[in-house]
Amino acid sequence: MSADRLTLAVQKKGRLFEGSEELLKRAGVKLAYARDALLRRSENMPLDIMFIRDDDIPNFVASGACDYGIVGENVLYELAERSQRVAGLEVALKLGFARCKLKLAAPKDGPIARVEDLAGKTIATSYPGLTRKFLQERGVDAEIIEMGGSVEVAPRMNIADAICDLVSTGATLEANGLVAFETVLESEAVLIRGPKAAVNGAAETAELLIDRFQGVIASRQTKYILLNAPKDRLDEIRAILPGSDAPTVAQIVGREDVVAVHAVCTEAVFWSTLERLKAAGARSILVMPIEKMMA
Ligand SMILES: Nc1ncnc2c1ncn2[C@@H]1O[C@H](COP(=O)(O)OP(=O)(O)OP(=O)(O)O)[C@@H](O)[C@H]1O
Ligand SMILES: O=P(O)(O)OC[C@H]1O[C@H](OP(=O)(O)OP(=O)(O)O)[C@H](O)[C@@H]1O
Ligand SMILES: [Mg+2]
Repeated sequence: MSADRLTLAVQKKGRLFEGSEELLKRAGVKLAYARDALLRRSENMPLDIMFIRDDDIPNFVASGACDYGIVGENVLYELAERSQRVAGLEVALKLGFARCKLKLAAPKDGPIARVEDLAGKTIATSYPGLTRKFLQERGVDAEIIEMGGSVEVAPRMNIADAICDLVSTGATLEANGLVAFETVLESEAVLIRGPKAAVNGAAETAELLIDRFQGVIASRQTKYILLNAPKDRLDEIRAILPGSDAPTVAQIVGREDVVAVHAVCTEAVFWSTLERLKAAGARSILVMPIEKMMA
């Protein structure tokens, strides 16, 4: 791989792909068309994207085959349990998508309801390293049964007494009659940096890309709010606006009693926020997404 081009490993398809693709697109990266290619070049940056399975991403980055990678913390820390090189990888940025939790769960109304109840039992998981470490820390001795997927069926099939698997909405657990009782790890997608990335000729590209990623992440829940407010209730209305410290307040032509308020809100703006603003006298409330941000 050319030393002055940056290489980034991304999941080829699956739950990380969509978020990674959206992040790159919003950061202004244009990829040359190449159907089913393992490696795609960017048209407008010295950047190559390598599309591989997510389990391979930490090793590709740790070995220097790629400078950076986008992977779930669950996979990163599981592989770190098995490899010193992966354990030494640096998390450059948390990316805020593919959020899920690694949880211990057992059949509803069964004998296992706490970590201590797992003593002498069997636990099915695709995360043996993280599960073992967690049990050791809690001083519980249980047998781990490694499975590649469909872990939730293990108790029903009498393969294991409990499971340790990823949970997002909880629908899969519920469909299999399982109840979670402990969180082993909270996970989201992260950008990992390899050992050679800093000395690579493309380190400048990496810096620019990380800056842009930060801008995309910051703009995700940041909104631009416009509203008209009665002058005498301005303080009350400002206090409701989530995470906005310096709104612009402007006169409205022909109206002495009302002002226009423009604010950048860095926290989520819910329907309930709008209802509170309306109750405080705000009118013509507009909430708009912010496409790009740079401090
Ligand atoms: N239900 C979920 N909700 C949100 N994020 C999830 C969920 N399940 C998994 N993830 C995250 O997405 C990552 C990729 O999940 P996916 O199911 O696509 O992996 P995979 O089947 O191992 O893919 P691959 O073929 O690349 O090995 C997981 O490692 C985790 O970080
Ligand atoms: O709490 P939920 O929202 O139901 O999500 C949890 C499920 O999602 C993941 O599997 P996925 O659907 O990616 O299938 P896989 O195990 O075949 O990768 C995970 O392994 C769980 O089984
Ligand atoms: Mg995988």
